[in-house]
Amino acid sequence: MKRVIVYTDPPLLASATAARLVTAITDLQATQPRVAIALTGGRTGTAVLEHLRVNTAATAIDWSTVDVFWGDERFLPGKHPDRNETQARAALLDHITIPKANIHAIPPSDGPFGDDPELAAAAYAKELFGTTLDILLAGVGEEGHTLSVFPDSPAVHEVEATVVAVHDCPKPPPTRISLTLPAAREARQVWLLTTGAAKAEAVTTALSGASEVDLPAAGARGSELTLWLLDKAAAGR
Ligand SMILES: O=C1O[C@H](COP(=O)(O)O)[C@@H](O)[C@H](O)[C@H]1O
Repeated sequence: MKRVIVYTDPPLLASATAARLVTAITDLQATQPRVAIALTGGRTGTAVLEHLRVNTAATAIDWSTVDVFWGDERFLPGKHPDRNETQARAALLDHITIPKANIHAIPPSDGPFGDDPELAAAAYAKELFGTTLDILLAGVGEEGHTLSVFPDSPAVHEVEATVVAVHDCPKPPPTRISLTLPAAREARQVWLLTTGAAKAEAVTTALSGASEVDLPAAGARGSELTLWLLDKAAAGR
């Protein structure tokens, strides 16, 4: 099932998505022992986490049974301010009571696998192995990328690996680690979040049946639900 939900502006989208996450996670916790979510970076994804931090209903989430993954990461040293992990920690994860072992960060370029993104990607594939993501949050770029899968790049043609190293990205930094689209489609729910008029062309093209090679966001679907969460400007076309 695919649904498109349009909010007036980015702050409303961020607060409503945080509230939606609270409901989704607590509903899942009522029926299953653990919940696995994957975070996204970028302005919209980080704003959602900031809203989750201050949402009083979020105190109902039992973080001890939530596993936190990422859909993609900028391959930079640990604690680098541009890492999606660093931003998610500052926005939310450093402010909640969650066991360290529940946070499954994508290895940094100065981590145990060194400055080798292929090794880091293989390690993350192992980390993810056996987990079905309940909710995968993903952003959308102006040129239609989602996760760190860019149009007509090697990553968009990947059909076997669940996680790949991505080189020469048009958006900095040039080296990233990303889930592939087939891996994204294993998630139960995929929530695509984006705001702003600059994203409107990509959104309308993705929703009009574009090929995922040309517009990777068109290929990010959940096995149960795909939610496009937009502001008016991103939905403007
Ligand atoms: O670089 C990235 O950007 C996208 C979208 O970011 P936004 O600022 O346009 O919302 C994000 O989804 C991705 O995780 C991140 O690595």
